[in-house]
Amino acid sequence: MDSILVTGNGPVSGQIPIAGAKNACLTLMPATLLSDEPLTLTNAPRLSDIRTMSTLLQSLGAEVSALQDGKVLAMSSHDLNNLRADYDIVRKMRASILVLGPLLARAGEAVVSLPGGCAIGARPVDLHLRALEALGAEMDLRDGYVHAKAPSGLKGGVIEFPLVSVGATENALMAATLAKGTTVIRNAAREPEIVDLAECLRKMGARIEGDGTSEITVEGVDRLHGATHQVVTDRIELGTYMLAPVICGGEVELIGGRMNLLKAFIEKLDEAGVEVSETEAGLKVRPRNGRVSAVDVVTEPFPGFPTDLQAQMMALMCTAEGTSVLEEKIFENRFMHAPELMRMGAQIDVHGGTAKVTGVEQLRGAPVMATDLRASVSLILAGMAAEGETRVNRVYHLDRGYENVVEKLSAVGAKIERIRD
Ligand SMILES: CC(=O)N[C@H]1[C@@H](OP(=O)(O)OP(=O)(O)OC[C@H]2O[C@@H](n3ccc(=O)[nH]c3=O)[C@H](O)[C@@H]2O)O[C@H](CO)[C@@H](O)[C@@H]1O
Ligand SMILES: C=C(OP(=O)(O)O)C(=O)O
Repeated sequence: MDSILVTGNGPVSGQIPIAGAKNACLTLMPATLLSDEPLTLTNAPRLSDIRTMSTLLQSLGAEVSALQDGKVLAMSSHDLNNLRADYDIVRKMRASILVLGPLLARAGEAVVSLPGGCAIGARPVDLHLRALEALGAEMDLRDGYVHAKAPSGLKGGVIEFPLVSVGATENALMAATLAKGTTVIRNAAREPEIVDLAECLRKMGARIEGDGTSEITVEGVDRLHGATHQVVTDRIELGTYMLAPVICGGEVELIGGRMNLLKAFIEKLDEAGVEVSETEAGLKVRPRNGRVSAVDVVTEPFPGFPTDLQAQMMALMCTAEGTSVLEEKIFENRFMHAPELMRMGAQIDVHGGTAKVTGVEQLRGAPVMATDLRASVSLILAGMAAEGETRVNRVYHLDRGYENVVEKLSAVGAKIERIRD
């Protein structure tokens, strides 16, 4: 298994280009199932999760081209010859559940494996199922699969989510585009990835209003057509690399970055003593003084502080001045990076969903284990700030969400290499 070797190498400077968002692309791709005409996505990231979604769509009968120029994904779902998403593919990636709404809306039935939990939490899908039931679908759970049917098509309805779910909002939104009549989604997720999906669906002929707010209204149409859509910037990759000059010193320009993708995160950086400014090409980041101050963080749905940046923020807090409290409110087991950071000399106390981090002056390199995607990159950031060598094992997690991480960080002066086994 490959690993990543990072050696603390002082301040970083230069530019890092930010890719299209994994979490947007993974919801835009299943939208191809809604139409028999081609859907083309530009600015698609080159990631193993995108390849897994391609394999899943192909298993359903869709054609998915290899990335052209590294960034264009051409898809066509003219003939859907299989309405069953198998466990063998679904288990690799929780976003697979996003084929359920589109298949049901277009074909009137679908059988999709339950994705199961993962290292960061239980990851239930009950809200996805309840939302589709509100549109008239019949659901049956058997042998680890969701068997969904809507023999006479989906019908518009009112979906009232008891809590904010990004994935369930996406499934409901896609399904509602082809339902008969009007659907109202209340307590909808407001993430930029939802707005991106709605924009793409509108280009395909869907009638959607209110995306980006907590109430989305969809007027169902008879059919959707082909479209070309540019995947929104990856705000999590953006936030991750924004921390490089903060944790190591220096100044970096993030090409393609935008403030409105990460307001809550940028507010926390400002509080910690970091200067973030807009440039023509993106965002420029540098610490105002030497060491940043500790800040408290609570993860929340957008526009709150993103759970997908909690691990990276914890890495930063490990060397901040003072004590910070990080509260994880989205996933029940998303502190697995804490014991690994402690192997590098960090002082962290975890109690349930709360981690208390007392900053130390210097982290020390150590062999560490990546337990999930964002944990992996938090250990790389910590390694960049540490004295000596940090070897991050199990980097296949990283390949799910960060393209060319070694190239991007080397380009700004980090000492980082991939060790192939
Ligand atoms: C609100 C939030 O921050 N969502 C994050 C979540 O999206 P993802 O779509 O994976 O997860 P959800 O937004 O659905 O989950 C939000 C919360 O709802 C719960 N839940 C969800 C679905 C369901 O059917 N039943 C249920 O109880 C989850 O356990 C969780 O506590 O992980 C993604 C990958 O890390 C992030 O990009 C999203 O920002
Ligand atoms: C946890 C993540 O992805 P997934 O929901 O696919 O597990 C993530 O993007 O940080």
